Amino acid sequence: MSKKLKIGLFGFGVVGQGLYDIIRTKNLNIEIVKIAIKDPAKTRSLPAELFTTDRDELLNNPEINTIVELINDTEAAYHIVSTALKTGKNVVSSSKKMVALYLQELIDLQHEHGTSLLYEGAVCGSIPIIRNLEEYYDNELLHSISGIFNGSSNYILSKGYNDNIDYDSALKLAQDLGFAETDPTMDVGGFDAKFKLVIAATHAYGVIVKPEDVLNVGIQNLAARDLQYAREKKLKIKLVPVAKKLDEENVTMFVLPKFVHENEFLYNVDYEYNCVTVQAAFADQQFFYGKGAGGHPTGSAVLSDIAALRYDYQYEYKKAHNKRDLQFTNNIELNIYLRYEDESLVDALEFEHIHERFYSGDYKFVIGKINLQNLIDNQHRILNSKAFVAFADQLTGVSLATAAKQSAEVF
Ligand SMILES: NC(=O)C1=CN([C@@H]2O[C@H](COP(=O)(O)OP(=O)(O)OC[C@H]3O[C@@H](n4cnc5c(N)ncnc54)[C@H](OP(=O)(O)O)[C@@H]3O)[C@@H](O)[C@H]2O)C=CC1
Ligand SMILES: N[C@@H](CC=O)C(=O)O
Repeated sequence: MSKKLKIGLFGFGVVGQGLYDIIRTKNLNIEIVKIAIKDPAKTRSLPAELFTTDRDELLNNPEINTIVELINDTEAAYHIVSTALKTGKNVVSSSKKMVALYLQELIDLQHEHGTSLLYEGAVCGSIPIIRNLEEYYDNELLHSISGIFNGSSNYILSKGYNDNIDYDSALKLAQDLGFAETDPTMDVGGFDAKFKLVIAATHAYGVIVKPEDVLNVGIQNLAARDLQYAREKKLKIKLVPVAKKLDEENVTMFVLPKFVHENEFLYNVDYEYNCVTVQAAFADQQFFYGKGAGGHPTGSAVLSDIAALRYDYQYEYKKAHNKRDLQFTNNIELNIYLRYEDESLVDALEFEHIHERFYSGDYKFVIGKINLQNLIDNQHRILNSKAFVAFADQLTGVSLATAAKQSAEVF
């Protein structure tokens, strides 16, 4: 028998309103008791008495047994979620940055207080990946997970490639459609995809990694020359997060633009759609596809978590608990494409092997093998010098390998 959920909802923006639209079409055993928002002056589509700016009206209300946190303020979200978990309320959150930054603390709080925090809507919008990684792939050996985890950057790339819309106009459209973060640097800089990757990797591998330790290179410096080069090679450029198990001890993760071949699933994932490609030992390659941003797609994932709480569902974090000595490493070699202006950047990156170099007027690029740590050490310099970096396995035919040993697996 499912229990009645009495919900305190934080946030009535794109996702909050999307969730509300879906809930009102259903006859579920749930009731929204109160909605906390930030700006009391905004016009709302619901009666004023439903809203408050006082978070304690929800957190201290004994009638409310479930908090749904859908706000755009990371520190406030952490305060709300941790307070709720400590005081016996179960929580659903869509705040990926908050979850990724505070994951270990949030896991500890759930165990200490016997409460549950679910966050399917925080990772790839409508795609049900967290519960699948947690439950379905419980005993499967996962070689890698990758895909497209950010709708806004994919929307910008697709608008540029398919519709010839320039970067700034496409970003404005993504913002108007409610896909982009309040600070869109989170989207185009690869931060948002990284937060989602860190969360997904916890459920895939049991490693809990601090986001600041993971490389994220975004699409801010993508130029017409890079797109033209991709077209000439019959490739697309996508922003791709990767988590890969290298051997029995090491997992690596990074977010980089990537040249994508038409035989890869993600080649045809366009606009705000996301995908997750799972490479598993026995199931082989599997592909999840769906809308990664927007009020209704994300609201549907949030509602699925709310429904799961009616049966007291909890993530068990089984892989984190049975940790098989897996650790996170940036000590890998990978092949990149670097378009640059400043020669000294190429020297600083200390390429281990150069496959190809090209100079013509103001277009200069190098394709070669580099240690991921060198890329991390020069991340700001790359961004500030307007250079563009992309993962170039499709240009070199060489897949990801450890610094120590070559791996033949393609992810
Ligand atoms: N948009 C999307 O497609 C997706 C977003 N997310 C995540 O979901 C969260 C919400 O995103 P989104 O709906 O787009 O954001 P919006 O900017 O559309 O809405 C944010 C909401 O949070 C409220 N709010 C902000 N601070 C507080 C606070 N301290 N207390 C109470 N309410 C507060 C705002 O109040 P007010 O209305 O008064 O301004 C607003 O209603 C973010 O963490 C985002 O990263 C996740 C998946 C997809
Ligand atoms: N800004 C995010 C929203 C969903 O998580 C995105 O564009 O994917």
